[in-house]
Amino acid sequence: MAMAGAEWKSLEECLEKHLPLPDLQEVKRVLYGKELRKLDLPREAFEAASREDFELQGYAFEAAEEQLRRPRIVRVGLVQNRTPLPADAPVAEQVSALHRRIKAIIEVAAMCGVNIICFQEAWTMPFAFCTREKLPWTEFAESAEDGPTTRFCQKLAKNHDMVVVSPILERDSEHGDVLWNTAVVISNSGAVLGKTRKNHIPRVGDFNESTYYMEGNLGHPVFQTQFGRIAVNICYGRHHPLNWLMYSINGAEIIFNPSATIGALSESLWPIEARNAAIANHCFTCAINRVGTEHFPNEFTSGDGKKAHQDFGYFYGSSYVAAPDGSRTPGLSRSQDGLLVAKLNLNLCQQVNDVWNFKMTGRYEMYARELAEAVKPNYRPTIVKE
Ligand SMILES: NC(=O)NCCC(=O)O
Repeated sequence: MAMAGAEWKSLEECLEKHLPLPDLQEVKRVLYGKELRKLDLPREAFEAASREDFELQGYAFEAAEEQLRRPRIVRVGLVQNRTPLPADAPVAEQVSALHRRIKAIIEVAAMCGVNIICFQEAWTMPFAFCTREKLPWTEFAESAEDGPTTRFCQKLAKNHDMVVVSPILERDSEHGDVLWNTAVVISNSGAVLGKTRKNHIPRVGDFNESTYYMEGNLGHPVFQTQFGRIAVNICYGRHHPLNWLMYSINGAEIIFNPSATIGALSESLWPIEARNAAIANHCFTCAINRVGTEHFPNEFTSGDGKKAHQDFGYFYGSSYVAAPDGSRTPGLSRSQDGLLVAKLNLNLCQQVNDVWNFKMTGRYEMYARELAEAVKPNYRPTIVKE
């Protein structure tokens, strides 16, 4: 089936162009849930975004007023971007160009009052894991604790009083130089709060990531920040409902999902999965995808008998935020770098929990018991036969 590239800007633009207003309102109600207010972001922020050639959108999720709790307001920023230099440019130049790009975007995020910002998966590099080649791609790996990218993000975090979630390719020199797909969480004080690793590694299509790193070994940590409790479910983890669940069980109020995924594989799943996780877990979710087509110097095959090629396919952007009540922002564009700012009231998590009670009705003990049996080698599925 044909798949649109950059020329098809977004589902939202298409609906707005073609639907008469009354139909558009109903379609939006069904597809996006409760209508969100557009955020009144500063004019200078829009000017800077336009000068730097990226899209800026802002939305507010409201919650009911409560008598005993004050609103718990936090602004999150989601960043999606192309790789500015070609994949065959020198490694250090590619990393510097990405640092410069993110610095320009985070400055606009600061103007918009963003408290927590998250970048896309493996943001300091092209998503080269399709190639199965080691060099030069493993050279992009850095220490999560004190690598150049973490030091760069620490400065940004401190300067802008912003929590920074920085997904990188990690080299852990304390443990045999092993590589991981990691997100570093940097506090707004500038200190490294901790790190979390991708728990589920894809073995689908050209996503040959298992050539480079193993499934994460850090479980489901949740980070207490000044602005709320956050977790990071990296890319392919979004297909695993139990992965979302465990972050939620550990108390996450916002779960970021930095991703790298292509239209031919996942575009129809994209609007559903993170949004469903927000609903099922009474939390906010933030789905982020990179943009564009990245060309690699050498051809590789997909093991499907088709011709060798030099790119992964089209990364379709479309980053969005979903709320526990099922409402969601429109997506950023499929074709342009962008910053999505969302103002959240974290009180909404408990309010929706009290209405729908998924935590109360969850039957976790029964699942835990049954799963503990199901993973045993001698397990026989419970099938009742005549
Ligand atoms: N980066 C990554 O895990 N991609 C896998 C494909 C997908 O999850 O859509």
